[in-house]
Formats: sequence, C-alpha cells, structure tokens
Amino acid sequence: MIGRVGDCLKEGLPFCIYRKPNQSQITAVFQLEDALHSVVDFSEKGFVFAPFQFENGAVLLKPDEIFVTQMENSEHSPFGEIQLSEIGRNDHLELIKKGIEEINTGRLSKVVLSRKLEAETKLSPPEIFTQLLQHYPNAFCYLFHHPKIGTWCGATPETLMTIQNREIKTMSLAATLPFVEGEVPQWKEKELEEQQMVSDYIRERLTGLMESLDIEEAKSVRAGNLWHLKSRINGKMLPKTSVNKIVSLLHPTPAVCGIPTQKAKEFILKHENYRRTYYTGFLGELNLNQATETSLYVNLRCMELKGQTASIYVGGGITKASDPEREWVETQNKSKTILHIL
Ligand SMILES: C=C(O[C@@H]1C=C(C(=O)O)C=C[C@H]1O)C(=O)O
Repeated sequence: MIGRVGDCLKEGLPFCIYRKPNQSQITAVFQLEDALHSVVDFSEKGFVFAPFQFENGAVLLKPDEIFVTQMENSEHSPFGEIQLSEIGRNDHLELIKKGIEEINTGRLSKVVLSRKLEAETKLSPPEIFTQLLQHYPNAFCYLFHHPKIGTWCGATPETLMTIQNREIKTMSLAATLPFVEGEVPQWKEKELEEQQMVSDYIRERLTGLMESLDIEEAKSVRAGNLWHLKSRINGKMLPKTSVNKIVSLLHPTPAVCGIPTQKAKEFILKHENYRRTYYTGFLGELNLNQATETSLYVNLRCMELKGQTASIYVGGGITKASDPEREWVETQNKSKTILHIL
C-alpha cells in the first residue's frame, strides 16, 4: 500500500492514508482522477480535508478505491535531543502580547495564536508517515495528498467528533505541559480554567441538539513529549440533528480558535503573521464504512510538505494569565512532535 501511495504522489493523484488512535489498521482512500470535489452537507461518502476557514470549502476525496492493511510492528529507537531554532521568536512574542492586550480590553477571553516554522528533510512523505505511525500510537496519523491542495501529514491528539448512528463522542482538549519521565503533571489554575472553558463551550453549543450529553472530569493525557488535559464527551443526538449542524457548531472549537469564536477568529486572521490554511482545520472519514459513521480529527501537530521543505504549524491558547515567554516555549515543545521525525 505504501508503494501505491508513492506512485500516486509521482502521478499527482489524490489519496489519504491514515490510522486511527490506538488501532493497528491502516486505511488508504484513493481517488482515481485529480478533480477537486467539495463537501456540500456532510451526507456525502468519502474522506474530508477541511481548512480552518471552513467557509472556504472542505475538500472531499471520492473513495474510488479503499485498501485496508494491518500495521507492522517494527523496532523504533528513542528520540535524541534536537536543536531548536529561535527564528520567529520576536514576532511570536509580539503576537502573544497583542493577544493578551485584547483579552485585557474584555473583547476576548481566550485566543489561540500560532506560527509556522520550516525545516529541511531527506525523508519521503511515505517514510515520514511510517515514522509517525511507529512513534505516536495514540494519535490519528495521516498522509494526505491532492495535486490541487498539496501534501500534508501529522499525528494529532484531538478528535473533533466521531458519530455512529446517533451516538456522538467528542473531547475537550487544552492546556500543555512537557512530559518528563516518571513525573506526574502538576496543573495550575490557568490550565484548569483554560480546559474548562473548552468544555463549557462544547456543552453550550450542543445543548438543544442532544437527547443526552455527558462531560467527564478532565484527565491528563500524553501526546508524544507533551501532556494535555482532556475530558471525554459522550452524547446521543436527537433524531433531527444532522452531522452538518454539529460540525458547523463545533468547528472551530476554542481549543484552536478562542472565545467568543467570531471575535477570536477575526483577531487570528488580522494578526497572525501567515495563513493557517489546513492547520486547525479537520479531516477524516465521512460515511465511509456505513452511511451513518463519521470520524473527524482536528489537524494539529501537522506539516505541509513541498519537496525537501516541511512547514510545521504550532500554536497555543492565550488567556489573561498567559506569559509570552512560556507560550513561546510551548510552541517550541509542540514543534518537537514533528521535528523528532524529520
Ligand atoms: C493549537 C494547538 O494545540 C491545541 C492547544 C493546546 C494548548 O493551548 O495548550 C493544547 C492542545 C490543543 O488543543 C497546536 O498543537 O498547535
């Protein structure tokens, strides 16, 4: 299957190859022509790749051929230390300060601010994907290609939603600390509050569309070299509730945008020093196996590949309690998820 993926990259044919969190099954969806199709109302069947600015349209890969295989377990060596570049530090610190100023005016309570960094790699996209699979077993790992969109890959810890029949599972994921072997993360008020804001937002958005909704207590979860706080959210949709409605209400969550959503989004578009495109968008299966089964993941810990250059995207949630220097270090730590692989 990996060989076929290499051929598609050479021939410019669209595909996505992926593995869901904690599973050994790898799936590849191939579209046999290079047309750019779009999602209209989420009743379609295929693989969706949506940008942060969802209003710009989400790409739909038509599932002309689907292949499934089991992952081979191979030995992988632990990561060594990597040298991080300080390029972009001042711009990012300025951006964070602007975000905090905006929060202090009372117009925003949270905003997620991000940046892009570049690295060179000698690995091919399929080799990078194979490395991601081996190193990040509890992430959604993928490699996506469309000749009219580009080549993206990543290992994301965040589920936007999975739906089977009317049962919906989502999560509230926020707050970051570095993983240290043998130590339990010590969360402070700032982080607990930041994660609670995401849970409250999801509850508010979904109430009225659900027969039931249960938000679990936040727990520490590991994502590579990092810890996050995560609450699992389970619900049952009312019969009249559509996937389209849920997606438009949840995306972009305050885990990747902010509160209130529209004002945070305007701030991001005005002040970030680049365009996010597909970073903090979402991707995944749409009615692929069964007509009522969907699983979508938030596009985090990801990169865009162009020749030997990888553009890596990283961000973090800013609240009134944020410290610019610590936020910079957090994006540096997040970049390691990808840099370790390259
Ligand atoms: C925005 C990112 O991650 C999000 C922001 C987090 C934070 O602010 O601590 C944690 C997990 C994600 O919800 C990213 O990885 O780029």
